[in-house]
Amino acid sequence: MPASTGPIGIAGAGAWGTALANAAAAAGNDVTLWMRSPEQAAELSASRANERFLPGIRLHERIRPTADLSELAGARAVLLVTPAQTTRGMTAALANILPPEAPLVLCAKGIERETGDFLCNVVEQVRPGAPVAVLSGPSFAHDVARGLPTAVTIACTDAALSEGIATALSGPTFRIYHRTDVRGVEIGGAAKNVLAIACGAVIGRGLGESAKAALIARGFAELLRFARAYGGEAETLMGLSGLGDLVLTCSSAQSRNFAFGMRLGQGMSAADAAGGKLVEGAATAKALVALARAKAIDMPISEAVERILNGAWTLDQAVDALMNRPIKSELE
Ligand SMILES: NC(=O)C1=CN([C@@H]2O[C@H](COP(=O)(O)OP(=O)(O)OC[C@H]3O[C@@H](n4cnc5c(N)ncnc54)[C@H](O)[C@@H]3O)[C@@H](O)[C@H]2O)C=CC1
Ligand SMILES: O=C(CO)COP(=O)(O)O
Repeated sequence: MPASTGPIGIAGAGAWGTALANAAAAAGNDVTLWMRSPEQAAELSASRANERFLPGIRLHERIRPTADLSELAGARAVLLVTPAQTTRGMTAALANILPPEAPLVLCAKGIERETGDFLCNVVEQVRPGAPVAVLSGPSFAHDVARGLPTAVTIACTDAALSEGIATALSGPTFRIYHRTDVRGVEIGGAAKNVLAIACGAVIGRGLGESAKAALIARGFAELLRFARAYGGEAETLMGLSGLGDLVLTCSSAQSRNFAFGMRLGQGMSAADAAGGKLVEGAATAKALVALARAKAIDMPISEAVERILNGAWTLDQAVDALMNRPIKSELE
């Protein structure tokens, strides 16, 4: 990370952006927190709370909210924490104000729906040659913001940069490991959301904890196949940003993806099940499945989620299809 004394910039003051702002401030950094709404920035400055996206959490005193994106220009690094599908537009806006050497840290979890591009590739297209890292792992915003301990992974092809950012943002309750396998880390974050929808649906439909555990294990198998085919390292998928986040998100209704799946399982329509919340797995499922098909990677659980979401299958049809596949080796 550049040795500049500038603040950490955070673009996006939803649940995760606000939690990361608190974590970065608790680690000893000044933080400039950007949000698109001037009203929200004024409200956050006055009340020091983000009641809409992260209720009950007090904003650290070292955080400065703003609605002026150009105020991120002097940041040592900018964490992009808006929904995955906004990555291209947000990166273009940031490219206009950031110097080319300023690192962008992608914190969203997803694949671009329209193009099927991984988010790092989107950034590379918009800001060619500029440093880009991915931060991902088991981390509910509320847990991190409340100072409950967890560990996540940051990946950048520049090992010194990922280590520098990991060191700068780690604190007593937020521990960041570093790696160079950017693709592996971003695949883990994007795909686990789709699998979490399946796990939620299983619980919502009353199919039991055994079914959920089987689904996590077979989901992990397809995640590994996908990652290997797209250049991710298996060790990364076995770590925090793969298995760690998969287990978290597939086990708790605190996850919006899992909660969405649960409501589908209870019979709600996809349109109603989101309940106005961001459900990244629903936005990514189609692109994930298209990428899998393009390389003939078998991803039956992700396929089933995509078919349920596009209305081709009911949940019961999906369960039937998954349970009646030909018997085969567990390693295939
Ligand atoms: N909430 C969590 O526990 C975690 C979330 N993430 C990831 O972080 C990303 C953001 O999630 P959350 O902060 O939880 O979502 P959120 O729904 O709480 O907040 C999203 C933020 O992005 C802003 N936004 C929405 N559309 C925008 C646009 N077109 N341009 C600019 N800003 C826009 C919203 O105003 C809001 O401030 C997602 O990809 C999610 O998967 C990652 C780890 C943990
Ligand atoms: O990514 C997350 C935890 O690591 C948050 O998951 P949800 O987006 O499903 O709430």
